[in-house]
Amino acid sequence: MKHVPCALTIAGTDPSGGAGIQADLKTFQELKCYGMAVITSAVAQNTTGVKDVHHLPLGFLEKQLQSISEDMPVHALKTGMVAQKDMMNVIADWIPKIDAYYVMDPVMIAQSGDSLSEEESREVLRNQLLPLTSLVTPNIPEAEEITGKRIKTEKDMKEAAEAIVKNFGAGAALVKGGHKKGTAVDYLFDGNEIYTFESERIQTKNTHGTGCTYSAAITAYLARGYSLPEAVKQAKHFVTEAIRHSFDLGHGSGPTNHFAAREEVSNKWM
Ligand SMILES: Nc1ncnc2c1ncn2[C@@H]1O[C@H](COP(=O)(O)OP(=O)(O)O)[C@@H](O)[C@H]1O
Ligand SMILES: Cc1ncc(COP(=O)(O)OP(=O)(O)O)c(N)n1
Repeated sequence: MKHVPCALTIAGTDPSGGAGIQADLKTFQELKCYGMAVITSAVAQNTTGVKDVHHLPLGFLEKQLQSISEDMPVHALKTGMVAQKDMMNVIADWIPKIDAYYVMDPVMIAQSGDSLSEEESREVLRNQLLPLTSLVTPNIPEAEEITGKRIKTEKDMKEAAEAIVKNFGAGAALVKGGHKKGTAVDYLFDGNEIYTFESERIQTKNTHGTGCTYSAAITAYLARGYSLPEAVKQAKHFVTEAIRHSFDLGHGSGPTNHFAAREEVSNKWM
């Protein structure tokens, strides 16, 4: 039987479909992975922001994780919104039980400005989860929070990527430049060298869920056996096309288009 790459996301929900678990599963499906999802928090949100959050009980998080590891193969997994330190501890205990690439999107604050993680969880993220990662994908504010240093220049971004690997034990770090002016440039440090991934900046307000989509795409490519730099390169293309063909839906920052990279659909629909 043909081997199917299996990708898992551990994250919160977005009923409006642009971010969180929903964005991750759409991305896994687009990139020909069998997608699985463990929910940390149910989030009432849409393109305008977060309305309410309901954290699932810890014991239930454990049962979901166990349901995966006792039955299903996982070739690569990602974590997104993990709001509480106790949830992080549960996940940190579980990850070493499986043999899979681990991509962490260190979700802290949504684009709307709403907080998606508790302040006290940040230390557990740094000390318990980061050392387990194959890759962490902070945006600039998240990289500042992890390193405790302000990031103003592209040199600062590269230094932050190096520091996150050398000082905090991440397997690799991709510092994303979505929040800066100029081209959309991201820097990857894999422990040996810095790689640059750059695209033009697309003029749109519809970028809800870009970070989720990008990290899910990297996870999918890792599950498929791509090397880390190649997985990031392909995922960067995927997210750039998703932003270029994003949807003007909702009253806030609209969602990206998870099927934009499909050549035939881009031609037919856009
Ligand atoms: N307007 C844009 N045009 C092109 N690429 C963008 C744009 N905004 C963000 N990106 C890219 O999308 C990806 C997600 O980045 P970012 O927005 O920083 O993440 P997050 O959603 O976690 O804040 C990165 O590759 C970034 O460079
Ligand atoms: C449940 C959930 N997880 C993560 C986010 C943040 O998503 P992100 O891709 O960083 O995009 P923005 O929301 O910042 O546009 C979220 N909103 N919800």
